[in-house]
Amino acid sequence: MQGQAFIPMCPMTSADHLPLTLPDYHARAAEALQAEHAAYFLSGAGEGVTMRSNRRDFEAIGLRPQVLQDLRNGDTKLTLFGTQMAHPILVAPFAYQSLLDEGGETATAQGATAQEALMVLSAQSSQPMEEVRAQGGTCDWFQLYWQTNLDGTLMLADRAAKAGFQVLVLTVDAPVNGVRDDEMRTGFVLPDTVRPVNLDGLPQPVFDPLSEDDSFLFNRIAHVLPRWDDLRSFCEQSPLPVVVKGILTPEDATRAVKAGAAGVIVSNHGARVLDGAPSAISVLPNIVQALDGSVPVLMDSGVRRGSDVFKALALGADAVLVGRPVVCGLAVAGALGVSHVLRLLRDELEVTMALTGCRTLADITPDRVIPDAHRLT
Ligand SMILES: Cc1cc2nc3c(=O)[nH]c(=O)nc-3n(C[C@H](O)[C@H](O)[C@H](O)COP(=O)(O)O)c2cc1C
Ligand SMILES: CC(C)CC(=O)C(=O)O
Repeated sequence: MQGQAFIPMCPMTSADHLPLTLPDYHARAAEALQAEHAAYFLSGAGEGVTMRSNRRDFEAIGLRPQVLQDLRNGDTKLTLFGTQMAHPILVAPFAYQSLLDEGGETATAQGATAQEALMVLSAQSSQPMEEVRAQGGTCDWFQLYWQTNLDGTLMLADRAAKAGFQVLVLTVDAPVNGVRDDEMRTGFVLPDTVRPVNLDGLPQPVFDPLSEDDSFLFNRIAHVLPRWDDLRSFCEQSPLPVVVKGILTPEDATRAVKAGAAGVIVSNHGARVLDGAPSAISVLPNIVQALDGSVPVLMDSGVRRGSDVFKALALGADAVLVGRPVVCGLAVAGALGVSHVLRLLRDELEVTMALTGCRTLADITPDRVIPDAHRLT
């Protein structure tokens, strides 16, 4: 290995109690978590068809090496919504983090901050948003669902703005829960000690007593589910820019931007909602093309390696979010684990950039990847 310049490995990797790779974190978390918690955090909807596509479609994309490029003064910096970021890897919003580590969302925020990774806090967090913000650091975006009506949703948004969050993420892909076979098999329920504390005092959905046909599952709640006009009103009245999360088609992406979205997140919710939905990476290029640079496009679902981050950027994403890798880091080693998995992803991205001859993110262009590597010789 003499003479080989390698990205400096982070000092934490020498701590022998920590897993060495992301797959090892996943294996350790799966082993350590109670079966019903593993089902909630790690599995997906139905039989896992979309879960498998999320990985398979990343794996099918090849990388085109490029040698002898000038790699001096490289970096992974970018600016999103006016904020300078050290790299394009964000922590995805995920609920009930105190089930994984007693430090909960605060521990995740500490780990993310150590790696200069922007964190999106879920409204369904197990700790109050103000408490997580009070740590300082990089937990700057807040994710919420529609809260029964516009007033309830704005109440939550205003509170987040007051707490100092800078961007809101409105998730639109889960008006009802997905069918999650593994959760049903293991009987996952929240314990009394963990609950979505931020939602206290907000309007709760009232089942429609006038609904004529109760035999059809969502008839009784459809009147409190958001529609396009609601998104438009929310974007107009929101105190902060609204990024819409959970978009999988160019039509919906275009419509979201017309309704006032400041950005979109191409996502299938980590394969947790509609089993059979396409992988996010497979639909990304068409959405990027349809939006034509009008707003930032982020993506998540299935990112497991730094090379996946690279592939998503090459196909037009401005940044990516990671869910399960952070789940596993938190479950295995709290804040340190979160920081370590993010560091591993950063290192892998930097290595991939070096080996494909990309000095900065701007160099990661579509010609650096082979969309369907199996078909090319
Ligand atoms: C346990 C768990 C809980 C989640 N909770 C939320 C949530 O509260 N709000 C939301 O928008 N997305 C939620 N997500 C989806 C993530 O934000 C993200 O879209 C997904 O995890 C990305 O896929 P990945 O896990 O393959 O990286 C959750 C994901 C997991 C695994
Ligand atoms: C509390 C849930 C709605 C959080 C979520 O989005 C999920 O479990 O995927």
